[in-house]
Amino acid sequence: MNYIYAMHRDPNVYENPDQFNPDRFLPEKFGKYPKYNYQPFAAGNRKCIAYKYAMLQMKIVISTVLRHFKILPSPRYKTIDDLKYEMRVTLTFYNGIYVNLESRY
Ligand code: HEM
Repeated sequence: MNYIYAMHRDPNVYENPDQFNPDRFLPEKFGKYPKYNYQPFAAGNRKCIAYKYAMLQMKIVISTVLRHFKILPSPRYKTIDDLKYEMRVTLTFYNGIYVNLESRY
């Protein structure tokens, strides 16, 4: 199995890999990365069988939540370094992750 965490933080491929930068997924940028350097669902014959389902489900959940709530940072975390995570097959947060929700209505 590939070490996905290291692959996704390779500074030879991704500029400032630890920075949260959704723009790196814009089509004009994303197409320029080497084909197998982005593998959230692994790759090849043993790739996640549910990747399309997972992507669809995430879009539905996120768009449903965002229609009803603003997601705000929790005061529990002073800086992003207070969020402790570990790499299993995918990234996992110790003790979950807290946010504040503000109703849009
Ligand atoms: C964001 C959600 C998900 C991520 C990031 C993810 C990621 C992965 C990864 C990285 C692998 C390869 C593991 C390895 O090489 O040992 C994998 C395999 C697998 N995933 Fe997912 N997965 C997700 C959701 C799901 C869901 C929702 C299902 C089922 C409903 C699922 C079913 C499977 C199965 C059965 C395999 C094994 C495939 C095989 O070995 O041939 N995954 N997944």
